[in-house]
Amino acid sequence: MFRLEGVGRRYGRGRWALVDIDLTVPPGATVAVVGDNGAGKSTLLRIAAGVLGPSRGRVLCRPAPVGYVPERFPVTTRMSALAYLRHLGRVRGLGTATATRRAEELLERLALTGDPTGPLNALSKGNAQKVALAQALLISPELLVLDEPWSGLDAVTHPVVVDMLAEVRAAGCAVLLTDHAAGVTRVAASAVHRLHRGRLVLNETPLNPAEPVFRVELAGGGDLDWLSTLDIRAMDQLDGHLTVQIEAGHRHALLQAALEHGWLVESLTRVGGAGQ
Ligand SMILES: Nc1ncnc2c1ncn2[C@@H]1O[C@H](COP(=O)(O)OP(=O)(O)OP(=O)(O)O)[C@@H](O)[C@H]1O
Repeated sequence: MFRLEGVGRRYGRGRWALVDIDLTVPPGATVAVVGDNGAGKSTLLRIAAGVLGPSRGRVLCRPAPVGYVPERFPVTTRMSALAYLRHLGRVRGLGTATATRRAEELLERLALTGDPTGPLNALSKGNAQKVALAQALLISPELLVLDEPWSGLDAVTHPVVVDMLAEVRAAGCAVLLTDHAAGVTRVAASAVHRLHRGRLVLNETPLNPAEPVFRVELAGGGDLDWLSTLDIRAMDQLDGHLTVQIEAGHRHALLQAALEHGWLVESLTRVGGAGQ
């Protein structure tokens, strides 16, 4: 399963942009990362997508193909949106006719309002973002990495992107995305992590305000792939202690799994949702 283990990243001799990141993105799951400006989100996503290497740690079992929507889509080319997508489609192994059809379908679905045959660098920010999304979805990705996918998009396109993400997920694609909390609440993320100054910490913002969220503190058990086994919202692991957030409906399954794997439940606290 795709995961980052002990990943750290430093640019030159500056401070560490990422410190000791452990993150798993199971197939068919959406994992979201939120955080303040400069927290390290884009760095984490670049490493996940494979466009940047880690300074420390390992990236394991990255599925292919990877679809990647970077934070800033390079729109320097004078090639048209259609020609650009057709070109990328061919690079990724599609025939010309299929690449053209796929590009047209995606641009239509994403409601590109600019001229698809005009120069890419003349498109508005939102339309350029639509081309960025289209290039990531030209061929069905096994891993989709999206850096603020809703950035600059008009409101009518938001639900289209949500639907597209649900479709790739249903096909077994692992989705890793970053956005501001409001964006993340649009997708049914199986886990939301907060990055703070390069470190992953727990995010206590309930995704579904109707459902209570519990924080469970556990200690000292055996190996268990918590994120893929259970419907966990967020988790944080430190020195044999594990803190997990889970919606009320899933807490009994979590306690059962904890028991079976020798984990001691230290506390169970309601932290959010339903009237809080
Ligand atoms: N190419 C680079 N060279 C040097 N430092 C960089 C580079 N890219 C990012 N950094 C630094 O790494 C840290 C994390 O940046 P990053 O862009 O990953 O954060 P972010 O959470 O995506 O921020 P934002 O929400 O503003 O996009 C910041 O201190 C940033 O200045």
